[in-house]
Amino acid sequence: MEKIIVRGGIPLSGKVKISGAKNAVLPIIAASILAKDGISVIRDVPPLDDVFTIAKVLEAMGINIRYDNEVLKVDAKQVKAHEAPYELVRKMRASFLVAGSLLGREGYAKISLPGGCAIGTRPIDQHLKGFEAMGAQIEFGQGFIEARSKGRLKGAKIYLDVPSVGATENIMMAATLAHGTTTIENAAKEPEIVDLANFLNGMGAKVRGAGTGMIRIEGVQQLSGINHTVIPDRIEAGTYMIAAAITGGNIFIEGAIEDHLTPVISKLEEMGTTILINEKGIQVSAPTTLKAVDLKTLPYPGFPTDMQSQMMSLLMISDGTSIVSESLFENRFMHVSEFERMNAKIKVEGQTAVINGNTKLIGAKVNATDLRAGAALILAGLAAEGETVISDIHHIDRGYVNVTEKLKQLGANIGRVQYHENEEAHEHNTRIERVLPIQPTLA
Ligand SMILES: CC(=O)N[C@H]1[C@@H](OP(=O)(O)OP(=O)(O)OC[C@H]2O[C@@H](n3ccc(=O)[nH]c3=O)[C@H](O)[C@@H]2O)O[C@H](CO)[C@@H](O)[C@@H]1O
Ligand SMILES: C=C(OP(=O)(O)O)C(=O)O
Repeated sequence: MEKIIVRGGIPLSGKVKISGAKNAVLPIIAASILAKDGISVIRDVPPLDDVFTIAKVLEAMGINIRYDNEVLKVDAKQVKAHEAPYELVRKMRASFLVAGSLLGREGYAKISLPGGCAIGTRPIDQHLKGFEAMGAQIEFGQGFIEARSKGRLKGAKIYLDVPSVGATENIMMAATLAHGTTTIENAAKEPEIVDLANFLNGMGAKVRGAGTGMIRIEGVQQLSGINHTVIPDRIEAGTYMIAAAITGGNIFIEGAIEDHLTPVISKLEEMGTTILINEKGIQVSAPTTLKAVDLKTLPYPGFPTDMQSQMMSLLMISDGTSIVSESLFENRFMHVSEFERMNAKIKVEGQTAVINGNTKLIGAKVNATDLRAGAALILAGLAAEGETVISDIHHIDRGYVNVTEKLKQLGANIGRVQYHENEEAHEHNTRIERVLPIQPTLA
């Protein structure tokens, strides 16, 4: 079992390069299924566990995939199976994103139900409502759904009850090959939606309005594979911005896009960090003491829920009391009890956490309960006195490319070690010196 060990107290400095966005590349890979001719060549594809999982979903459908040096080639001329199996969907909810492309192209998709996950129940009713509005029949089996349409889907007017990122993406993909025009009202506006629309339009689709609350998709007859470069990961960028702030450091975050990070930049500036922006990225430097601020997570362009836990790690050491409200997911405060092991003083009531600042964080053994909670524990460990040992780091590997390597390059004392059950002595001998190789890539 691998763990991450951090010894805190070092101000980080230098340059870090941001990888392609996980949440953009997953729907784009799903969209590549729509190309009946040509090959999709997708660049800046991060070597993440989630990317390997969705690649396996496509392979299970008989689609040809090649991955090398962050370039993914997808040849979807033939789709031999129409199913996303449970073993893969349970690993990653975003596997459900293949439903829209499969249904749009083949008129049939059988997908295991993604179920809830650590951060909440995460229903898919809005995805299904969209498919049904376009004429699909939905049937629930034991642990899966089947969606089928007689002939092409039909364009429809769809109002989303919540601006769901996944539902917007799934409906957009399904609608590209529908007969007639589809409108999505109260659509999600995230930069990843815009990247997906750019990919689809490159393939020959007619998607207008992505990035606004009203998206219009005029169905076309056929889509083809194209070359596309994925946008940089705004959540990875935001996480390194906080790494600079929490260590009183100075980091240049190469590839970070200002427009995608407005709420994070604004909060960090309010707290007292200095942020300089140029066309290559964002420089963050921080004094030793920062001011406490309040925040509430909201759909884009509001403060991202995927940055809530990392921000909380910073608020714990800031001067004053902060209030954090989580409005998207009902169970996204699991990091709080892990932070408490590190001496944090946080009170949670419902969807609100009150954080006592000025905490002297102390290293402890903690557990990464989900992806961003894991990132937040690394950040807290960077600021803590002594050693923090983080387990269940497979969650972190879903979303951060070479996180220990990137932080080491910035001066952090961090590494991955192999632990064995009941081997405390081994823990003390191995520590940070034994850094393991990164996840192997698909050939
Ligand atoms: C792979 C990916 O891109 N994941 C991101 C995506 O997840 P995901 O696409 O799953 O998140 P959604 O935007 O769909 O969820 C937002 C809210 O809508 C609700 N909802 C969603 C769908 C539905 O059919 N019915 C419904 O009620 C959810 O329970 C949640 O409260 O957006 C989230 C919100 O920014 C991020 O935290 C995730 O990192
Ligand atoms: C919640 C996240 O991802 P997913 O939707 O894939 O679970 C995330 O990226 O923080």
